Amino acid sequence: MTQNTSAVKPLTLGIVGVGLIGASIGLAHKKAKTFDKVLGVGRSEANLNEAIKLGAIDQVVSLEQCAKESDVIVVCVPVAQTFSILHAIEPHLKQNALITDAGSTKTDVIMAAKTALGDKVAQFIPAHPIAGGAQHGASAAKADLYQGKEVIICPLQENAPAAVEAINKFWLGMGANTHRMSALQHDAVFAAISHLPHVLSFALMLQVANAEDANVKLGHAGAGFRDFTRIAASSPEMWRDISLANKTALLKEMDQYLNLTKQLRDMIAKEDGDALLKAFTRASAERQKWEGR
Ligand SMILES: NC(=O)c1ccc[n+]([C@@H]2O[C@H](COP(=O)([O-])OP(=O)(O)OC[C@H]3O[C@@H](n4cnc5c(N)ncnc54)[C@H](O)[C@@H]3O)[C@@H](O)[C@H]2O)c1
Ligand SMILES: O=C(O)C(=O)C[C@]1(C(=O)O)C=C[C@@H](O)C=C1
Repeated sequence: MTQNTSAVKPLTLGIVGVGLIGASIGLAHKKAKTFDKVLGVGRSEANLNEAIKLGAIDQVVSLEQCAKESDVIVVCVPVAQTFSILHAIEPHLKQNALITDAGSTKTDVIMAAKTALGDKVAQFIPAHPIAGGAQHGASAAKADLYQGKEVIICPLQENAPAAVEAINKFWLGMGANTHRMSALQHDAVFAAISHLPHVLSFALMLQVANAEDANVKLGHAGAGFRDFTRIAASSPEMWRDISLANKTALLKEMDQYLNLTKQLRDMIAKEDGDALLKAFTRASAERQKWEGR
């Protein structure tokens, strides 16, 4: 597969899924004036209108038109939608167009891309920005969302070095720092530090909301509960897709967490203050060390 350098300085950007992540990409590139035109594809008319109003996209188009016109396409939809999007755009892609994505999982996205794109998978350079928030939709978008944040790129064997470099520049152009990783390592790492915390946050919110005295509990909840459950307000569809896509790695992390929670439960049941103090001291020190990095 050859990529000419016209892909390095493209004219038209196509954003598929103009929510928090996609609209923030639109705003960032509009600010940086990287593209002459930014096209948006979505499934909610109200959200697309909001994206236009905010200046994140110039025009709403169909998937087909997006594929026909775009030099770079970025897919920012819940990960289970990836296959149908790529399958629909494949016949219409420009020869030198490059595609990247923002999906929070990578092994499933790459498998979907290989099936949907066939030989054209060389044009797909998988990525994941480690930036976001619990709000969703274009109205939550920010031009500086990626400023100083990390973006993981998981290049494929099929990708030409120039194509990977062009997508690297695409993310750097929004102020992000890029880092390369294999998809397998990516999914194992983010199961532990992103996917597990979201599942735990949803679970705690459910536990308190399900209580008979939920109103009393929620009425008195302070900063600890607020911090722990901030991410429980995240998009349910997005997190359903992530949890199922990264099932193996996530289940492993959940089992380890359940085991650790059981150990702490036993210490409390046995009133083993020394063991509790040792565990909490280690966790507290590690948290402070991490914050100071
Ligand atoms: N929110 C975060 O913190 C975060 C961070 C990094 C990566 N991601 C990933 O980015 C992607 C988008 O997340 P988001 O936070 O922007 O979600 P979002 O809900 O704000 O936006 C997703 C948008 O995609 C649209 N969409 C869904 N299916 C579609 C389809 N088939 N065709 C066209 N549009 C479609 C929705 O209408 C919505 O506007 C997800 O894959 C998510 O895993 C999210
Ligand atoms: O800021 C938040 O609320 C986030 O949850 C962002 C966050 C995370 O850190 O887990 C969520 C999902 C992503 O794929 C990447 C980033």
